Amino acid sequence: MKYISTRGKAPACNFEQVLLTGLAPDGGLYVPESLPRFSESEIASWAGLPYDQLAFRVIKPFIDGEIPDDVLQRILSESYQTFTHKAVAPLRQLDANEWVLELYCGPTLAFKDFALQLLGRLLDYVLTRDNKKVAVLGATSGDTGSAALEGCRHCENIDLFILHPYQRVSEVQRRQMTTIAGDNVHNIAVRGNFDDCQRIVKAAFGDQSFLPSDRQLVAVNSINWARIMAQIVYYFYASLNLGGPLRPVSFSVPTGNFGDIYAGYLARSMGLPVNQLIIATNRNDILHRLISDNEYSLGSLEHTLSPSMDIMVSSNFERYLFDLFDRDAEAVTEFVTGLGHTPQKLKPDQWLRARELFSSLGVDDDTTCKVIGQVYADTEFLIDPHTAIGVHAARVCNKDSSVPMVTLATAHPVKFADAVEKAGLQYPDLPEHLQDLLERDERYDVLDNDITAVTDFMQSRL
Ligand SMILES: N[C@@H](CCOP(=O)(O)O)C(=O)O
Repeated sequence: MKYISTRGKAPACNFEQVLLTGLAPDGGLYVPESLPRFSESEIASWAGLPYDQLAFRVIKPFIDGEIPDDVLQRILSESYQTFTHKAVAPLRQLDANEWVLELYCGPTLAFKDFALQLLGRLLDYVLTRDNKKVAVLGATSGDTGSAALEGCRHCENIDLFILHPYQRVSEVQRRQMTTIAGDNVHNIAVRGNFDDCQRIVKAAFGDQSFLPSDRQLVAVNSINWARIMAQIVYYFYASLNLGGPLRPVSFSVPTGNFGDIYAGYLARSMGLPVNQLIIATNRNDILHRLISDNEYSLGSLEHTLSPSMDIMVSSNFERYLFDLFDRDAEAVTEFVTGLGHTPQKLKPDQWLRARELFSSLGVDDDTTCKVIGQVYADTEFLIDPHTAIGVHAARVCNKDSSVPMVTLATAHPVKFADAVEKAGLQYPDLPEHLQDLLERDERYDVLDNDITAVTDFMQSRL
């Protein structure tokens, strides 16, 4: 399996090479040169498999023998043993034909654990085998940070640098990162927003001259292909548990960096019958504006009750555009780099194709809280604000009520006290392993929103 850049000017790579990087050297994102495609009967034969064994079947073609099968199976089994629910990704029914897929049973209570428990172990395996050290760099709007630290901190060959927007993540999210001790763990609060953090990360990948000569940067964000690969699996899992592949399923996906819904798009392209894919956003609704009005323009990034989705520039949208533009790397480059200067528009036929595939909705904070309250009143099930946005979008955008609709429940409500309290509900207890989180010592540095401030800091710590 070869991986190519969406910008078309970087050499093709194999799996281990894309695992050990982030952006391609031309600034693009890596995608498989061609996708594996599974037949209906092959998918049907996976019904009833435990999560890790299903993951092995879905992921194997992307790794293409570069990691021996027995090692991959062991790594997958260890990755999902850390989850507290035996089903790993349990489905919960909200209404007739309406479900949520609980993706927050991992150690940091968010869907990011699905990929980062695996990514940390894959990196550990490859780096230990090759006796190589790397610097992991990531940007977080709240959930990726702790999941990356949790997934990678035991790896002796990794130094971890995580940027979060200063005072723009929830208290629980911040503490989940800043209370992790370890000489190789470095939390940086950037005086800016998530887009600033992500811009700094991408700039650092573009010029790594600040690193010691024996180091390279590795991404833990979904710009790293391995993140996306791992997230494809739970679409198959949910569908199989609802009677797929003979029965198509629709998904509503709370969307920030577009990695999660892009994984759903890939699952569909690999043969999974997916009826609708719904992009559910908060007030930072650039993707919803594109789908509904063909207007792709930056607005000001607002702080909302769903901070993990406070993102304007959704990195992975570029991967989808690469397909939408029939793999024309020049057109992709023009479109995504143009966004910084002027609003962009899709050509009419491209817009039509995007709208046929995706529905979308932008949801404000008041509605988010109302939905948290409504779902609790109807089912006694407390959902987090991101999931509430997904549930609302699922209900508004549903085109066929006979098709099961699954909202991805991306995080545990305990991470978002403000939203739960504004919904008028009681804040739940922290789970046992985080019981004393609010008393633990925190450690982080606050830096200016400036690439040199960050790279100087990294240089001094490496
Ligand atoms: N929503 C994320 C932002 C980063 O997205 P990623 O999927 O690219 O890691 C977060 O919570 O940190």
